[in-house]
Amino acid sequence: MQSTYFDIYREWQAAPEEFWRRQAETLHWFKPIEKVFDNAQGVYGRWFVGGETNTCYNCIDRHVSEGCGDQTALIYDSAMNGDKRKYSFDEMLVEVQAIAAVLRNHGVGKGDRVVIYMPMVPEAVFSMLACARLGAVHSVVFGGFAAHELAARIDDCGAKVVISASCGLEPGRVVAYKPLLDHALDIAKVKPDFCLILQRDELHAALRYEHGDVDFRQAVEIEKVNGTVVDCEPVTATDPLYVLYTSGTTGQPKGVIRDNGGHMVALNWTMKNLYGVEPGEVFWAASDIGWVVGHSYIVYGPLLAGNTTVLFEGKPVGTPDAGTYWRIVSEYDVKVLFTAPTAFRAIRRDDPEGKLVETYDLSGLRALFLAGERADPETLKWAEQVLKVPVIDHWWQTETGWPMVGNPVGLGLLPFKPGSPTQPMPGYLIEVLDDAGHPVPANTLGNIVVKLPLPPGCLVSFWNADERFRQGCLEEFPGYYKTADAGMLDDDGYLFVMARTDDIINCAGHRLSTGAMEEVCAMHPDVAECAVVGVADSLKGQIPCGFLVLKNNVTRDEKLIEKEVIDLVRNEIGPVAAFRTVMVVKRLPKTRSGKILRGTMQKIADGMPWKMPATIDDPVILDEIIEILKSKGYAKGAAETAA
Ligand SMILES: CCC(=O)SCCNC(=O)CCNC(=O)[C@H](O)C(C)(C)COP(=O)(O)OP(=O)(O)OC[C@H]1O[C@@H](n2cnc3c(N)ncnc32)[C@H](O)[C@@H]1OP(=O)(O)O
Repeated sequence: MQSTYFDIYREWQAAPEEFWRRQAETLHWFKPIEKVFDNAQGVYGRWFVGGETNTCYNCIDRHVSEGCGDQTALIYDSAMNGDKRKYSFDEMLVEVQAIAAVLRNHGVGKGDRVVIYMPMVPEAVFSMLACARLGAVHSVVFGGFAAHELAARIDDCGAKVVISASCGLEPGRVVAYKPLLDHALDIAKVKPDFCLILQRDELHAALRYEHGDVDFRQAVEIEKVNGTVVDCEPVTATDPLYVLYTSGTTGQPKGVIRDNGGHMVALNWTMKNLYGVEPGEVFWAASDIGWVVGHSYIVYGPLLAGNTTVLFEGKPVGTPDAGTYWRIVSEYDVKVLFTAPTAFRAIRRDDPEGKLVETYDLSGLRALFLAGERADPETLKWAEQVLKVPVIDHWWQTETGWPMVGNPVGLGLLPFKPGSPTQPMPGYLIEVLDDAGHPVPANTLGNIVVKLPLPPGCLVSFWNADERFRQGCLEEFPGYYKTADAGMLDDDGYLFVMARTDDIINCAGHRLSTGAMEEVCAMHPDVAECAVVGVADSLKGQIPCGFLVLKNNVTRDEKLIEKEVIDLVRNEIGPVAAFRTVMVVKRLPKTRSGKILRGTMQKIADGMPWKMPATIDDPVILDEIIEILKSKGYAKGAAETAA
């Protein structure tokens, strides 16, 4: 009889190391593991100590050596320019070795950091794998970030190389990447040795050969013609595979470190057990390689498990219509689709009755997984109605790298509860604690934490910042990892995730720091002080909303200043910040100790019930805020609900 979720979870709980040792045995190791978990190493311990492996080997060479070389590994489909390509594992091996050869020729080796700032093209995936092949550490930067954010990442990881492209393709515009990269390199303190630039047909970039630019295609083609072989470099399980930066509570992003061994073992487990896909089947994560979903479920997870992965360049709507996702699912016989709720809200807005769904054969699709932001029940219900497959919300973070809580298709679906991503996956013991660190009773709101040690595949630390990791994630609740999400567990152990406990907002599935936006707003010469809060948005879930207090002597047009601040955020952080709502106010509401009442402002803006904080310095300021919010279409009903 097949094991159920409860059997597997109990099995893990009874003998966690034995459980993970068995999972590790399904992958290839150059040197066996000496100790499954060593709590004396790293910040909270390390997995698979002494073992030597290579993630690229396990993603490609292993399948080739097992006779699956001609199976399709990657399907590329660009709804932006119509480009469609398929690569088998054999072909992928050629591409990856050629890029690895170019990197190696330029002195890149084990432990060197390579920043990848690329659009959704196969060469981006191959570049990630080429780094893994050499034991180099990649750091992918999302294309929607501007030069300043790119420079911060180049500096923080100490990049030896940047791999980029001439442009990205967004609806209605070609985004020139090269000027952004050049500007980033001009302001970065760290100067990489060279940049490998992929020229795309839509826009050719002017290469700065004197600064070490190398034409990607030309260099790679030479290695392909020469048939250069680059063997996989054995790395220890604990060596870093990648650094992925995520928003922190300040403008300085946190570099999440993922190791080689734990990462591949955990992701490989999820493909069959959680997502329910078998080797050879097509899995599509409609996200971007710049996010953790892209790392885990466009690149590494499916390839490790021998699935065919889909790399899609386009949007859920407008490229050309709300049927694009269904075209991809039917054209490539996608078995499981993973995307963010925002994508479905956009599709539903454009095709409310799901008419376009009916024009495609979606009979192969078995499940839809949603993550990245709260899945509102309305969207979930709609997706279920039109797709007629289970729609599964699941919950995880950039830090964890793979789902903490979900409903495991491969182990037999558990009953659904609306609003809950269901049960913890093996490896995660989830608890809810009050602010003093005591467990709260079932159905009581509190801080969601994970008992240490974190399972394989989770972050091992922040890049060059162990202390920041300890302080930010481990110190507040000793013995636990703090998720910074608030929620509750019900009597059946189902988790309900309600809100963030810090200043991170989730806009269209993108995790953004309002603190970072405030830092940029404050750079404007006319701004004395400011606050940015996330307000509810029917499409993107949340959008940032900025409140600006101008300096006393400023007489310039307020509208002009608002526009300048919007442009500043777009130029400093990038379009991904979706920073479009900003208002000049006379004063900001504060406590007597000077803390800005952001939470109260957010509740008022969203028209939620709110209470006058007992510690407020001047209650009249909230009336001023309500007035201006109302004039902009927010705070509907706010005054009526005031207590
Ligand atoms: C579970 C662990 C995690 O949470 S990992 C994170 C998971 N999140 C995701 O997968 C993200 C899901 N969201 C999306 O894929 C997109 O938001 C979707 C739904 C496709 C909508 O895209 P779009 O219409 O572009 O809206 P947006 O809010 O993402 O974009 C805002 C502005 O940024 C731009 N942008 C976006 N991507 C890029 C890019 N790669 N290069 C350059 N620019 C980019 C967009 O064009 C947009 O610009 P504009 O403001 O319209 O001028």
